[in-house]
Amino acid sequence: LDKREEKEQTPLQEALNQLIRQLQRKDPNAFFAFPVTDLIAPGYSSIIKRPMDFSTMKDKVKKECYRSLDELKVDFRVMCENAMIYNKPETIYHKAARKLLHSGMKILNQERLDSLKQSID
Ligand SMILES: COc1ccc(OC)c(-c2cc(C(C)=O)n3cccnc23)c1
Repeated sequence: LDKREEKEQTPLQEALNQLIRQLQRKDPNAFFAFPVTDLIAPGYSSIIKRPMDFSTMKDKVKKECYRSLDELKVDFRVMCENAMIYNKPETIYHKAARKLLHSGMKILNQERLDSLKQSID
């Protein structure tokens, strides 16, 4: 296939993209939609060792970097924790991250992932 032609999505990729869509609905301000730059967040790249955002997750799905649903859960948690490390507790970003982590863990709860895994196997 040349790059332009769409590759068939695997069941795992479909499940991952569906989860990311559900998680992104919990980020209405799109604070987590794209990588945080040092331009908007001074010193970010020297403080945060493992940056993560929803666009990077979607790229990883496309490149088949995720081998399981649990690996997405790890990246999601890292993304929220980064925001709670870099941004002080009273900031809108810290508060948004706490709220996103809480609602995201309901979407990614083990029972939910286990039943999704069944449908993929
Ligand atoms: C105000 O509008 C935007 C737009 C995009 C952003 O990140 C992609 C952010 C943003 C997102 C973050 C995070 C997630 O830490 N952040 C931290 C400091 C300053 N800005 C941000 C804010």
